Amino acid sequence: MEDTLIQIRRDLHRIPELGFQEEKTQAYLLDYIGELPQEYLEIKTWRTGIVVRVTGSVGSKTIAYRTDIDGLPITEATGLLYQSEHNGRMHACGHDLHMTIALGALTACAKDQPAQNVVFIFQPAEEGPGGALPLIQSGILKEWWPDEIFALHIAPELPVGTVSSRTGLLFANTSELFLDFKGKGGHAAYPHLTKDMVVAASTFVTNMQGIVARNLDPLQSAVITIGKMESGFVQNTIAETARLEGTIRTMDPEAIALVKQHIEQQARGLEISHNCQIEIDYGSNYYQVYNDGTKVEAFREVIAKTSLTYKEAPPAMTGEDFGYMLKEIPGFMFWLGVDSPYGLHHSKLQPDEKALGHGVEAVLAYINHA
Ligand SMILES: CC(=O)N[C@@H](CCC[C@H](N)C(=O)O)C(=O)O
Repeated sequence: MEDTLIQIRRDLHRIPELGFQEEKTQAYLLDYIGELPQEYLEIKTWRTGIVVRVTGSVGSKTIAYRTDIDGLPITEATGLLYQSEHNGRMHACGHDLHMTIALGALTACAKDQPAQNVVFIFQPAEEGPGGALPLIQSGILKEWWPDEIFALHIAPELPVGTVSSRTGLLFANTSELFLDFKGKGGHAAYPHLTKDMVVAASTFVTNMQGIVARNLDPLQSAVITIGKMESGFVQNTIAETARLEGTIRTMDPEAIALVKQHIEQQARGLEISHNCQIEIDYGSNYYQVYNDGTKVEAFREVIAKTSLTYKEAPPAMTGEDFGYMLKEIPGFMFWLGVDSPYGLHHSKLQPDEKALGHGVEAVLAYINHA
């Protein structure tokens, strides 16, 4: 099985696609699922996603397991033989491993009927614009509504053979952040005749650092990161426009509204001081990943009977739209150690593939404990 898992992971790794564009990925998954024994399976598609229900022999409850399926707009720099064949796209967040583990667990359930019903959710667009919320709202899960749900995320900093989780908040509330600055361009030698958006956008980035330091309660945690800054065309021209792209992260859902309020205030102030217009767009917003204590405890007990080691996880400022599923259905998310020297969203992320077998073991152990 280990060789098969590695082959699947490499196949999927070659074809990363962005949110709601996962056509090749969906076709690959459907082909694979179609080859499995079909006796206990029912398959539905939703946009580029797939939902598969396995009928259990007892079937007194339904456990859902969710994997995300999209890649990131990152150019891979691993130099691996099986590196991404899609220019500027990479599975740099481990969704290729997440999908492979889901297929491994589904294969076992299709061959050896589990006691309880299991719903496998292959969800698009986790990195953006968010697939979990519209998937729930679409009603596709209505007839197969789970009693509980769980998911995993690879953890580059944890050793292979380790899983990690915690009761309560695991991942933060997030909001994307896009700012478009509009001023007046002109000759570099005549700044007084222009409204320079390189200066306005840089000032915004610098001032913004004060929001977490000075506007939030020090006992609350938040992060505002600008990951992309774009402006200008040539060295001797003043830029008429600028664009900032970033993300906001907070540990509680209310704090995110406060951060947005301060961003808006600073933008209005800059509009006056730089005589420009600033448009703000918050893109997609994810609700916190909040783990159910009873389920985490059950998972910890299940893991103690496997070859894996359980570690208590600290809360993290990462985001996950799986939080929307946990808002509706009790459950949990856990980290799976993959021991990569490069972290999530890095162009050289290289998870240890031995983690695939451990992932399948953990998922099946939890499915079969019920
Ligand atoms: C686990 C992980 O890395 N998740 C992403 C989720 C993206 C949320 C959204 N696009 C945003 O940037 O706010 C993360 O960046 O944490």
